[in-house]
Amino acid sequence: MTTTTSLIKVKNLRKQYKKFILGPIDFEVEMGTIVGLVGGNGSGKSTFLRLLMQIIKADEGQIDIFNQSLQENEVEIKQKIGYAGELLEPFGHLHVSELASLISYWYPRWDNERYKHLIQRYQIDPEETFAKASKGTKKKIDFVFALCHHPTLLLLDEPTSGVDIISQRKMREDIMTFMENGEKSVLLATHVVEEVNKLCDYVTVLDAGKVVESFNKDDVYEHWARMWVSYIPDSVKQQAYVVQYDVEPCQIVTNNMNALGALLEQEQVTITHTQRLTVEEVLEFLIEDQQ
Ligand SMILES: Nc1ncnc2c1ncn2[C@@H]1O[C@H](COP(=O)(O)OP(=O)(O)OP(=O)(O)O)[C@@H](O)[C@H]1O
Repeated sequence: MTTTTSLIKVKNLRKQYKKFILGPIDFEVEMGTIVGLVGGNGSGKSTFLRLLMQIIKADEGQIDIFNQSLQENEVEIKQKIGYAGELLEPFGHLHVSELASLISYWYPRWDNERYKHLIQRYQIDPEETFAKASKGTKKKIDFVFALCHHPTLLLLDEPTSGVDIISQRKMREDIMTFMENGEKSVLLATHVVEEVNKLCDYVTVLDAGKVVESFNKDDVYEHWARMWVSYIPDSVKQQAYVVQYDVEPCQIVTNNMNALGALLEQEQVTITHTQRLTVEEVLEFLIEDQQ
């Protein structure tokens, strides 16, 4: 029997709206890792998270979470997921404390002491009506409720959008604390490069509903570079690992520095300078390249 450490395994997932198709997507999140889901506006990040929460149903494909079919074990699986998205909007007329009572029924592992601690930590007024809370406060409430039942997996949809910088730092701290025992995972949809840099182990880039690249963040330094060269032969221009090139001055951006280096040597091209790319630059290339 093979054992797998994937907390999320998605195969051939597809969802079609009138003007948008997500997928087919194959995707995994390993236990003990934080995966950043990055992409331009409308690339499908929230749709993907909603499919994982079964808020919307897929047209095709298989989702396994904790090695179980989501379709067959939805309730059991969702009790171990903390989702910070737009789940609470239908209950907007309730106070935060009323929401807490309601949500505590959904989760056998609800921890009221943790709830009290977290609303204090994020300075949330328990008597505030959810619908009347500011955008940033709603994000903080979503985040707090995602953590109160000791989940194994966090699905966070732009959790810091509109949140003040002190609370953003606290959220990052709480995500790191959440990961401490190594048996949990986080899938984080974000536009914030600092979050990718500080939190994520892996990054998956979505564009127009498709995964265009998945990479280990630590590999960026090793593989991605801009190289200034004496000239650019046609054989180089055609390579898939040449992400971009310019002739004035002659420079090449690559996602496989070793392969490009070997080909340039074979073609007797002189490399005058090499600059490694940052995660931010790589994400800009991947997102801009598709637009
Ligand atoms: N209920 C719906 N009916 C029709 N189209 C929808 C629906 N929900 C989302 N879409 C479309 O699906 C596409 C992806 O939207 P989604 O919200 O998943 O993108 P996103 O990557 O999360 O964007 P952003 O970064 O702006 O939050 C968009 O074109 C959107 O208009």
